[in-house]
Amino acid sequence: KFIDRSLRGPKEQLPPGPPKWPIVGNLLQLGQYPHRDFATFCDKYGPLVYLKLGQVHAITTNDPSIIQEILVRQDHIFASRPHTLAAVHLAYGRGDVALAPLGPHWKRMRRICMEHLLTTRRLESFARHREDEAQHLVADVWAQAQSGKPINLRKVLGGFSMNNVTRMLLGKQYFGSESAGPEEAMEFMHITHELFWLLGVIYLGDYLPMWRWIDLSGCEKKMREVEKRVDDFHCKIIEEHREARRKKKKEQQEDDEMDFVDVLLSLPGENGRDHMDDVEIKALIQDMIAAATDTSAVTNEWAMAEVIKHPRVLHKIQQELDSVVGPNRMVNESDLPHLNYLRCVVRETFRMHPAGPFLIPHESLSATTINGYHIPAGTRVFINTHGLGRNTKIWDNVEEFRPERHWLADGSRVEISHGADFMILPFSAGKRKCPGAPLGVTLVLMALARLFHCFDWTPLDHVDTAEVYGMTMPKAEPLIAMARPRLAKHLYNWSQ
Ligand code: HEM
Repeated sequence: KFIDRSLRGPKEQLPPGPPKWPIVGNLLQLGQYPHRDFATFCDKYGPLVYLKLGQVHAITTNDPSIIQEILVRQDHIFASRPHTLAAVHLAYGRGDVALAPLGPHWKRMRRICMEHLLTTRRLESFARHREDEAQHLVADVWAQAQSGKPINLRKVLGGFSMNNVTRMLLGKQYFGSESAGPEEAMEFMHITHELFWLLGVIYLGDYLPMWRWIDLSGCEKKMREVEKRVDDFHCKIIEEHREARRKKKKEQQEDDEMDFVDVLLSLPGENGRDHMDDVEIKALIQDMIAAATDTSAVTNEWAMAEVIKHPRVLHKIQQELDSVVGPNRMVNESDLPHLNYLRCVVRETFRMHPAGPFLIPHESLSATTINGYHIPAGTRVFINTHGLGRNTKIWDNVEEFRPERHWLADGSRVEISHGADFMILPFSAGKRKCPGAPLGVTLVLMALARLFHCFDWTPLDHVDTAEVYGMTMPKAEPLIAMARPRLAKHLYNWSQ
C-alpha cells in the first residue's frame, strides 16, 4: 500500500476504502445485499469510497453533493457504461441505448428514442390504451375480490406494466382475455424473466477474467441461450410488422396507430437504405421492454406494500381521491397532477425502495479528481440510491414510511424527480437520465390511484419488506392482500 501511494504521489491519492485482498480486492466483502454493504463502507470511510473489485477500480457514494459532482459537473467524464458480459450478450453487443458506452452510437440511438418514440405527442397517442389497461387492472382485481380470493399484487401489477409496454412497443397484449396466443405470451414472459435475472447478476467473470474459465454455474452459457431466444422472438416480431405493413397500403397507416416497431421501420433512410438496421431496432425494443416494465411494476408493488402496512396513509390517500375524483367515476390521467398526497407517497416509495439501487452502473472515460481524490480512467461508479434515501445525514427516521416529509409548505405540486437537492434520485440526472420518466410516473400513479380509489385493502399476513438485490430491487416475497370494492358496482364493469 505504501509503495502504491508513494508511486502515485500525494496528488494522486485514491479515496479511502476498506482494506483489499490480493487478486480479489474487496469482492469477498460483498454479501447478498451489496447496496447495504456499500452504504456501511460510506458510513465508515466517508462519503466517497474506493473499492477494488477483482481487477476493476470502483467508487461508491450515497452523498447528494458527490452525486451532483459525478452526474452534473463531471457528467462528460462519468456518463459511459462498463463492458460486461451481460451487456455484450443481452444488449446486442452493447448496440442498445442503456448499456452502450458513451459515443456516437449511443447518441444516435438515444436521439431516436427522444425524437421518435418518447415524445409527448407519441405518448399521448397511447393514452387510450393506457386507459384500457387501467380498466382491465381494476376489473381483474374486482373479479378476484368478488370470489373472495386474495390478490397477488405482483401478478396483477406485473401484467399491467407489461401490457402497457408491449401494446405501445409491439402492438400486442400479453396478459388477459384479449392477449396474444398463450404460447407466445408464455415464451415472452419466460424470456423476459430470464433476461431481467441475468442483467441483475453480479457476474464474477466481469471482475476476474480467469473466472470465465471456471464459471461453475454456467452463467455465460445461460446468457448465450437467452440471447438466442430473445433474438428469435424479436426477429419474429419485426417480420410480423413488415408483413402487416406490406399488406396495408402506406397511406392507410395512420401515424397515431403505429406502435414503436412500426415507427422504427418507417423512419426514412438515405440513399435507398433503411434508417435503422434490424439489429438496431431489436436492441432498442429490447431496451425499452427491460427498462420500462420491471421498474414501474417493482415500484408499484413496493408502494402498495408500504401503504397496506400503514392504514393511516391509505386513509389519507382515499380522502384525497374522494375529494379530487369523487365516487362517481374512475380516476383519469388528467387527475394525476392534482393528487399531491399520492405523489408524496410515490416519492417516499422511491426514497425507501428505489427501482435501481445503483442506477445502471456508470464508468469514467478518463482520469479525474473528486474532492481532491484521484479517480482513474475506467472506474466503475456505483451511485447508491438506496443508501441515499437512508442516509441519516440528510433524512431523519430513515426506516419510517412517512409521505408527509415530501409535502411542500406552500402546498404546491410535488415533483417526482431529484429536484435541486438530489435527496432522492429515482430517474437519475445528466446525459444518462431516464428518458422514460414521464411515462414511468404516469404508469405508477395511475395504477396506484385506481387501486386505492376502487378498493379498500387489508394485508393477508404480516407485510414483510425484505428486498432481493438485482438490477431492479423487488420485494423478496410477492405482496398478497385482500381487496374490498368501495365504489358503486356499475363502475367496475369492463364493458362500460
Ligand atoms: C418507474 C419507472 C422507471 C424508473 C424508476 C426508471 C429509472 C431509470 C434509471 C434509474 C435509469 C438509469 C439512469 C442512469 O444510469 O444514470 C434509467 C435508464 C433508462 N430508462 Fe428508465 N425508469 C423507468 C421507466 C422507464 C420507461 C417507461 C422507459 C421507456 C419506455 C425507460 C427507458 C430508459 C432507458 C432507455 C434508459 C437508459 C438511458 C441511457 O443509458 O441513456 N425507463 N431508468
